Amino acid sequence: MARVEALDQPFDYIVVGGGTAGLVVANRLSGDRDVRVLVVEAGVDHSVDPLVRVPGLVAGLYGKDEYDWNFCSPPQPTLNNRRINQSRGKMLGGSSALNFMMLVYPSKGNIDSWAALGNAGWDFSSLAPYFRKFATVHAPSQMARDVVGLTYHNESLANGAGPIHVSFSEGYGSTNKAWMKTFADLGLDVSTDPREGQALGAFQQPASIDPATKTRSDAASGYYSPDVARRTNLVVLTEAVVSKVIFDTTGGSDAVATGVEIITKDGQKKEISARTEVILAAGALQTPQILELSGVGGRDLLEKHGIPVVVDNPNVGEHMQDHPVVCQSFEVAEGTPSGDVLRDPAVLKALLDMYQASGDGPMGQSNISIAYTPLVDGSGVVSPEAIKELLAQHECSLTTPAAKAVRRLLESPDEVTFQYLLFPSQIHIPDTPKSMADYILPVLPENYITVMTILNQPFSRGSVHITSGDVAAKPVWKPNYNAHPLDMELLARGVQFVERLVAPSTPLGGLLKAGGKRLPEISGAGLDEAKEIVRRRQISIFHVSGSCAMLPREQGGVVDERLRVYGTKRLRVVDASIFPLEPVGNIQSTVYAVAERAADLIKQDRAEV
Ligand SMILES: Cc1cc2nc3c(=O)[nH]c(=O)nc-3n(C[C@H](O)[C@H](O)[C@H](O)COP(=O)(O)OP(=O)(O)OC[C@H]3O[C@@H](n4cnc5c(N)ncnc54)[C@H](O)[C@@H]3O)c2cc1C
Repeated sequence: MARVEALDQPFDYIVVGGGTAGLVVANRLSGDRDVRVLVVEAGVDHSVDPLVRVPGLVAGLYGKDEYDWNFCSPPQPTLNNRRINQSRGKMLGGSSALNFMMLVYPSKGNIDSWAALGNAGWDFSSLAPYFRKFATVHAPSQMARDVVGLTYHNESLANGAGPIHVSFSEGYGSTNKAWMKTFADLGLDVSTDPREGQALGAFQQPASIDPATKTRSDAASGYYSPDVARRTNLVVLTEAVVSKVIFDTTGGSDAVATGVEIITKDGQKKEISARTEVILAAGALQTPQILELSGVGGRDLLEKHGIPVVVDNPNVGEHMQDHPVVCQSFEVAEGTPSGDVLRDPAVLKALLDMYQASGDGPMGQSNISIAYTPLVDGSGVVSPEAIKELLAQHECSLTTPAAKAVRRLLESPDEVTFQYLLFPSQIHIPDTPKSMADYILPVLPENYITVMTILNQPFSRGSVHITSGDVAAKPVWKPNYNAHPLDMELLARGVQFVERLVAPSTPLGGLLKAGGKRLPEISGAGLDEAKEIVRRRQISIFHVSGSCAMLPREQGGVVDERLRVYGTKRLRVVDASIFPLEPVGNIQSTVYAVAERAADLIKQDRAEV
């Protein structure tokens, strides 16, 4: 890793944050040996650390200061005033180095609405090549096909040769098989590859795991491989925090970004200049923080913290979105596999020994299964008339362009409203979690699986803002879950549908213990009970986005369709902050695709200068 002294030569580009998006951009820009690129990353390089590399050890990363920024929300009024944890990767590779590795693709209508919201060129077909570019997708084995089907897997789409390895597990078991059959029996059966942008039903998504080594494939291992690290025109400085962007405000109406101020591990402050651009990639909670600390944000807030106003744009840090997830755990019958067995140190040791000896076993795999559905409730798919009736009750609050876009998706019979996940162990939800680990470590003696209900496109919007002019003070993330009452209505209907999935007559229900325990203990068959389940059991699935949205400025935008920050020159944002609408499903694929496209936009603009 670079030393501070290596920073005295001028750089063309400074990338702020060596996370998921930041390393993609740094890699692609430094592919041109005449371009000097600096990455400044607050965290450490943990790229050979077993806790990061071994997929099954992920729980060991959460809440530890050297890996995780570990945000926590204020009490959420619609969730019984519980606080919600928001883990964020603090290391090279960012959140891709501590995520759950699910590799899921968004739907066509969802990405097309990005373009419809005023972002020319950001439709599904324009982004499709970038969804291929970042990944090398390995074909599923016959063993995987025998258990979970995968008849829809389209080999012709696996033509990318990208740095991120994407593979299917060899350890799918009876619960994954039952999951597929349960949805198929309810008429929700996938026939086309979800990567084509249209899939309703249960399917088996791959994971960002390298099948050759059975290790996590993240932005650090993929985009900052030893070959890339040897590039002399790429400097990566870790354990240094960017405290602000430096602007020249002496010219015309736009402030020109000329570099950044950093604070090194030993507290040294240093200014580094960028001849061409500064690219903010510090993630959806910290990119807005850096903008505000630099004087780009709402005037009142900046003045309150004594920060000179460079661009008055109160949209910075607003428009924040996240996927709410409701977690219901069900005790399994004897013989049904559950990750809860890992509570036994002897089992954990045996599995680690197996992994070390041969790479086999659950330590090198991700066995979560997924389903996409339209709006469903306890009776199955909700009819178009019933959807209209529900929306009509909230008509007066569906007036913004974003709300109208979400409404269109809800009303479309081909689009996704819910994502369901089959998670292999129990989820515990304390009122004030100390970290993400509190959610996933087994505390109860029985063995469980968890069905997760995720609302793909919430109407509610949250925010993230500084509370101090000091970069060391974490900004405050206010998700405002269910602030829009429709979200609670929708989530509760999604929870009602879970009763269909776990009924004793279904293949999945047949693997649960008859009369066994459930968390929470109440059934979600009735709408009121389902709402109570949301209040007790909704958390975040860690997909914060949209806090520096790519939208027309008068509609809440912070960046334009080339990701340039309004009111500035030579400053862009490239990370999940720019999403105008939350993608369907888990979002790392969209972060990679957006960053790949951003690198092309930056290169085009450079060529035109
Ligand atoms: C626990 C968890 C599980 C998840 N599971 C999945 C999953 O299974 N599948 C999926 O698709 N998605 C998943 N996600 C979401 C996905 O990983 C993230 O949305 C994505 O990685 C975010 O990428 P990013 O580039 O926007 O930010 P990040 O990858 O978080 O990068 C931001 C980087 O900026 C650095 N930084 C911040 N502030 C500063 C500063 N001032 N100076 C210098 N550096 C700074 C950070 O340390 C970090 O390295 C998960 C996320 C989490 C947290």
